[in-house]
Amino acid sequence: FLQVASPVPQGPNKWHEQFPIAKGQRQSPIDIVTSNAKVDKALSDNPLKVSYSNNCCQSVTNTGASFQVVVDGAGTEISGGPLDSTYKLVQFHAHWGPLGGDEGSEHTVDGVTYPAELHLVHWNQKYKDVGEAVDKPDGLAVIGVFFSRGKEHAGFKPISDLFAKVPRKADKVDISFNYDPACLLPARRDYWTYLGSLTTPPLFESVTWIVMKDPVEVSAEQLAALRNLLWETPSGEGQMCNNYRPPQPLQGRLVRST
Ligand SMILES: C[C@H](CNC(=O)c1ccc(S(N)(=O)=O)cc1)Cn1ccc2ccccc21
Ligand SMILES: [Zn+2]
Repeated sequence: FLQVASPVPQGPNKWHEQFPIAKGQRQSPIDIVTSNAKVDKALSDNPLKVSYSNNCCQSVTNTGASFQVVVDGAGTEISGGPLDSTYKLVQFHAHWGPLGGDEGSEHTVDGVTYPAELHLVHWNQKYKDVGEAVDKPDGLAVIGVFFSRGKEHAGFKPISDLFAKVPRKADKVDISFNYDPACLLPARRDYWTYLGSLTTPPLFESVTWIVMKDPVEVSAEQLAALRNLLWETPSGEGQMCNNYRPPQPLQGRLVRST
């Protein structure tokens, strides 16, 4: 009869107690100070190659911290740019703020936040699987795409329409239609890149970040659809929001730019 509630996840400022790497030398996200970013010709000499297929998405899950579109590795590869080998897409998810607010992105640009940020997570093919890659310094590459509030994003609609079907943690719905995640990338492929970490525990310092410079527009309704996802709050079940980590110390890292 003794009700033992599952511990409500602690906020970012407490993560260091269980994950000391939270105060590490290459933590993410960061504030991107555009005047300090260094244009690196090598990035354009060997352009980032994104070759996704349009039948790679398997399902959408409510992870209790975000939505997550799980992808089978068939044919969804990126290479070039800052990457020394081929990486395969394994999942994509997002982070966002309060209803109608302008904060919610994890990376910021000269202190400016966006209402949401999409993360396309890839693992280095030199490792045997994502479990082996996840904590290696060159194990992961995550493409970050800022969402701004504006007109509806036709490409995001098939995904944002599914959120109402996965309201609770571990809810999952299969994706029966063909879907090409490349539609979520901005037309202009310019980006900033730096060495960082996972932005949620275990905060492994294993990510080569590729943050697209241009945001993509999504509608207020599509941003609102993110709140069809529910999660545990101190006062019980509530709308999932503010699932973003604030910017972390740069620790002298160089941010390169195309
Ligand atoms: C980390 C892994 C779960 N986390 C992620 O995969 C992940 C991916 C991207 C981001 S973000 N927001 O930076 O794009 C954050 C988290 C589980 N996992 C897999 C193997 C493994 C081994 C030990 C502990 C956990 C382990
Ligand atoms: Zn993320």
